[in-house]
Amino acid sequence: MQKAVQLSSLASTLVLAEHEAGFIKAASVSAVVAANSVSKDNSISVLLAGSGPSLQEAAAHAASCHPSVSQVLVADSEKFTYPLAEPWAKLVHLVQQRGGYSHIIAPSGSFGKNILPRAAALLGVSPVTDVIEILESNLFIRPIYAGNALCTVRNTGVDPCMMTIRSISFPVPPTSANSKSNVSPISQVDLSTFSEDSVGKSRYVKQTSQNTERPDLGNARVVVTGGRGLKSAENFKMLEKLAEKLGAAVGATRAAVDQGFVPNDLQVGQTGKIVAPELYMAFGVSGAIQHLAGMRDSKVIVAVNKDADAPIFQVADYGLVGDLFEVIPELLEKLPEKK
Ligand SMILES: Cc1cc2nc3c(=O)[nH]c(=O)nc-3n(C[C@H](O)[C@H](O)[C@H](O)COP(=O)(O)OP(=O)(O)OC[C@H]3O[C@@H](n4cnc5c(N)ncnc54)[C@H](O)[C@@H]3O)c2cc1C
Repeated sequence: MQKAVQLSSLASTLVLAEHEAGFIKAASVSAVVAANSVSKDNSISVLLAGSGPSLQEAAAHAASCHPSVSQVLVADSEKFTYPLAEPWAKLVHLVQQRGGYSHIIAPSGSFGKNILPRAAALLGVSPVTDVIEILESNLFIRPIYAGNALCTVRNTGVDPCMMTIRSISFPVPPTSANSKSNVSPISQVDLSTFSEDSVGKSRYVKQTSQNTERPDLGNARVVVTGGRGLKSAENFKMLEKLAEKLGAAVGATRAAVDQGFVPNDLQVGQTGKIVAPELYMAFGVSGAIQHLAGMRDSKVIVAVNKDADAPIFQVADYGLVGDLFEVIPELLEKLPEKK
């Protein structure tokens, strides 16, 4: 029988971590930061899955990414070469059965949103999604109504308490990496009992990622976003030049994505990425509620729109009523080249 969620001192948390090119992703380190606020006395295990040398490099990185990591668990098998939800969910089930964790946390990106609901179904619990604050080990705050209201949720279910967290709400302090003398142990997960049922219902096709030196949209200090007002993929190149000059990431509205101007991993909003940069610049963006849900926490918002009544101006700190096809070229001309 599963035991009920225990309060703070007995917490033990499993963090599901995503990795790429030998490093765990920043959003996964944020999940460790979130795990750290579940309780003062939390034992945190980071679970990585994949295959080959880059997995072992990522494990070494995970072992030193944050001083509160107690151990790193590594599932090394060709079944995990690609992060498909089916084998991952079965892995989480297996690791939970052995470890009896009180909490399981994943970042709220496509990786976590893909795996966590399946794993929760296998474990017979209801996950809490998009947590932005952890008040107690079973009391959380999450946004509802596209970010227009905050809801306090108490988890009264059985262990494990499963949640996705918004990484921008759990920033990683710059000095959080472990010193070399303080790396946590790395153990290999015994996969001898890992069953193959249900594995293979989905199939890996391909992964495309932006071949760019620009910062990642989710963590960038500056974001320049284009909306339907940009009118074409060709015109989006102006925005890319502006992003290069500002060292910014490029974002887009869903309308711009739906029109095929840019790929959908650039979408900001309720059904896209949630960002909170120091500076958010919106060009030809009307400011629909679903878009605001993804960027309203930005520190400074600048909007350029030719319609003075566009709702984006209600959240903008600086607004310019004007034609973006005049404003962007002028900005490009006047801004210095990035050093
Ligand atoms: C369930 C659901 C989820 C959604 N999720 C998202 C989401 O995650 N993200 C998202 O963005 N949207 C989302 N949407 C869509 C959202 O409702 C809006 O349709 C979308 O955000 C509008 O995009 P836009 O501002 O680019 O386009 P529009 O609303 O068409 O606005 C274009 C703007 O450009 C301005 N403009 C045009 N030409 C110029 C010019 N030359 N110079 C300056 N300004 C100009 C216009 O005045 C206008 O304000 C969602 C909708 C639903 C129903």
